[in-house]
Amino acid sequence: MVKARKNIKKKRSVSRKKNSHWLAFFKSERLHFLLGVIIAFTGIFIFLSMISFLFTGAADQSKVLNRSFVELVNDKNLQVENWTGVGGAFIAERLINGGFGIFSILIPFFIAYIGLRLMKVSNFSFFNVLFFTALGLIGGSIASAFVLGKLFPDSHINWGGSHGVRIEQLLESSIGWPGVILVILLFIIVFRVLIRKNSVQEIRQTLVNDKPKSDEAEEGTPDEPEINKVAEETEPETEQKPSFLKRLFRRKRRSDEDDEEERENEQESGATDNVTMQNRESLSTDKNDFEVVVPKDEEPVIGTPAQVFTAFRPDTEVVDEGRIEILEDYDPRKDLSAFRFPTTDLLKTYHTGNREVNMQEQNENKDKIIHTLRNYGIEITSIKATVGPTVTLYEIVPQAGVRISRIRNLEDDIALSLSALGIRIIAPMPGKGTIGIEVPNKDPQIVSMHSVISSKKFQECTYDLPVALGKTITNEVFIFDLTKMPHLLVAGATGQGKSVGLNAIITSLLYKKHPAEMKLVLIDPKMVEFNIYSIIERHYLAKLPDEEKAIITDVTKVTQTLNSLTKEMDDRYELLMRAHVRTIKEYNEKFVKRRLNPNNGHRYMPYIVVVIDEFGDLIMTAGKEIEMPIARIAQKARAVGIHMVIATQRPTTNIITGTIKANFPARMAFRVTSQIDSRTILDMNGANQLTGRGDLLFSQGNNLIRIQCAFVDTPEIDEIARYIGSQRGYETAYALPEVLTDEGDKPGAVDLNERDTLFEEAARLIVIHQQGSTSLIQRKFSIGYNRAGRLMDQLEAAGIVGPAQGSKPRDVYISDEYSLEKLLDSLR
Ligand SMILES: Nc1ncnc2c1ncn2[C@@H]1O[C@H](COP(=O)(O)OP(=O)(O)OP(=O)(O)O)[C@@H](O)[C@H]1O
Repeated sequence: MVKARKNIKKKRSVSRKKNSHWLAFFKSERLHFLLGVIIAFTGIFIFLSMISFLFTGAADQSKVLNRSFVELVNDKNLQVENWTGVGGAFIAERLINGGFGIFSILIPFFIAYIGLRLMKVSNFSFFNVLFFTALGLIGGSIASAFVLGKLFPDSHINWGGSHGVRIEQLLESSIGWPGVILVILLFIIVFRVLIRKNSVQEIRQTLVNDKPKSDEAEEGTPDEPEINKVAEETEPETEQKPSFLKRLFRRKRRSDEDDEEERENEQESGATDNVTMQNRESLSTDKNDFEVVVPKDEEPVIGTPAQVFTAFRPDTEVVDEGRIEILEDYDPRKDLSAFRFPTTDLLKTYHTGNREVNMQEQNENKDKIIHTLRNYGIEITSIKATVGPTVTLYEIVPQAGVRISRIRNLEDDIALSLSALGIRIIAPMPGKGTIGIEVPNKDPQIVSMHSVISSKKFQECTYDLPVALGKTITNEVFIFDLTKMPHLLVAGATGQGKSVGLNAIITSLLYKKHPAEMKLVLIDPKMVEFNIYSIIERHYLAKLPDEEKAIITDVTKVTQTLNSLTKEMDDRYELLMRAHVRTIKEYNEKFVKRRLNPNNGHRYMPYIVVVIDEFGDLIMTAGKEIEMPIARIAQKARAVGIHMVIATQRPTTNIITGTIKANFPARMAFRVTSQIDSRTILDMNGANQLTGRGDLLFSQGNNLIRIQCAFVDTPEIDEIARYIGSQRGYETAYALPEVLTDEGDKPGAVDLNERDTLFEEAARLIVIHQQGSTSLIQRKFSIGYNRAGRLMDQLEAAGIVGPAQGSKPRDVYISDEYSLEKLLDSLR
């Protein structure tokens, strides 16, 4: 019994083993390969039969027509002319005349493709090939029936095949011959647009310029002579994407075994005669997998920002003092409703037209990268180049099993072999599964401020404080919202583009923000950088009351200004708290909706952007006095709309201290001289490998992006400043709150003998309204904040109002006009 069971088990396991053998055989690569060969040969056979049909079809037609294949084969006396015998004559006749006409030639190609795919020598998408074959068969047969059928009606070839003729007749009877032409054109356009990435632009260009553009190179077949291939490589357009057929026959990179076979194929194709094995490998790898992408420049918006931005809401009625009359929303721009934003033509365009790509340079670099890696035993499976304005990014995919750290360690060797500065290796590229090698272009392009400001992306951007910094490596305009940073630390060795970068930030803001919505505090210990902006003082600048110049150059004034900014921050927080909101945005929205009473101290709050150049200098001279307010502002000011951009030449740890660093998550690093500096600013290497002249790394948290900073020159800024400065501005610069210091600012220090001419009227106003509000005085007498503030101090010194209480109105000590007149008499 037991023995019988054992026997059954044994039999079962034997049959299982046999089954698994069969299964393995059906799944085996060898079977697939052989099947592929058979199918590919079938395709070739059909192709030959069709070619032969073109010449011998006339003689064979009567013999094969209306007879089945079996009949034909059994007819011993039948003699056909077709090179591929009765079978070929039959198939060709059915496919061409009975099918899709001469476009049936696509069918053997499709069959051969299936064979190649099974053999794993083509990795082109099956559905793409099927789709394009079907499209070609349908469209081509209709077109040939219409054109060739009419031109050569007596031929033995049914040009459009039964399919083409029938559809063409149907179309012609229903939409006429012009309709048929349009349908054919439609097919051609659909085919072209689907098959080529850039065809939409090319068709547009053809329609606009009517410049004939040679497309021959694009349609190159694998049989083209080598010389044409070389020509293709030097033609940037053609390199952007390999042709359909090329990709169709592209080899699939597989296991080592397959690779070996592929190399042999390549050798046989004779593409690279007379080169060493090593070279041949590299070239073969490159030929198939080197894709050069030249991202297009972004579309500029037609029309200037002035046209885009100066649509204002209708005027609102003035609100009476003491009560809110809700009529229409408050318009912060109303005071300068005629203000016109600078136009883009004030900026220079540093280049016109499309960028030329030096394909020779690209190919050389690619070859050098491949060779260098190979010298260290690293093979790659593909390489792709993206050409940016100043840097080209080569993305490589190493063969399985290669350690990323090995490539990372070769940074210097690759730099040496390319004899270029500024090589950076990004291993791995975040989210891409490739390794990036950034190589500076020999002929870097200037990214003009004009190109970024006029880009659609910037023009249509709705950020609160939009900054168009430049262009990324993929030629995209890089824009960020300063309110989201919320502060920015800029570093870079001398002459690497910091000042240009700061000017690019300021210029972007000037192009997008109305003077009512944004104020700048410019701190410039070098005294020369920001002087150019002094002309826009009454529009955009903020300064301490009684200060003559709005551009702050003196270290003691810097401390005062920063303290004043912290006071402004506290005042704003107080207002936010009283308005029961959390951010400046919510606050301003509420104010605009007139849900906050200006008589209670509420006011529209513009964003304040503090730009400090040479922050290092300030820290060296004033130390903690500067660091403390900066740290306070950096920690807290985000919600109340105060944002800082600080720049330093010396990114050392005694300047960029832990406190500063912790509060400036967004960093912008131009080229620095050492790795240590790079680590201080970015917490990683990289900034020491930049090329200078506006080449920068932008980091926000873990994200590091290489950007070519937009270039804006002094004459351009001068033009913009003059354009703004020549327009009507506010009476004074935006006044920052006064900060009480030990001397001078106490009420006792106010000299009542030198009272303001408006003193008595202001006193009456305050007593009548019983409201010690500086903004009330400001509005009633249409005077600036400074003068109103001074008046208030004098009223305090005269005992009419109490001391300042943050942003709350002061207490009024005199309750009626009679008492006030008595007091005023005593002062006269
Ligand atoms: N984005 C840019 N594109 C092209 N060239 C630039 C760019 N930025 C700077 N340059 C070139 O570099 C020069 C120096 O730039 P910049 O004055 O901004 O340097 P810096 O870092 O501010 O130097 P310093 O700290 O000494 O003031 C410019 O005059 C200009 O020629």
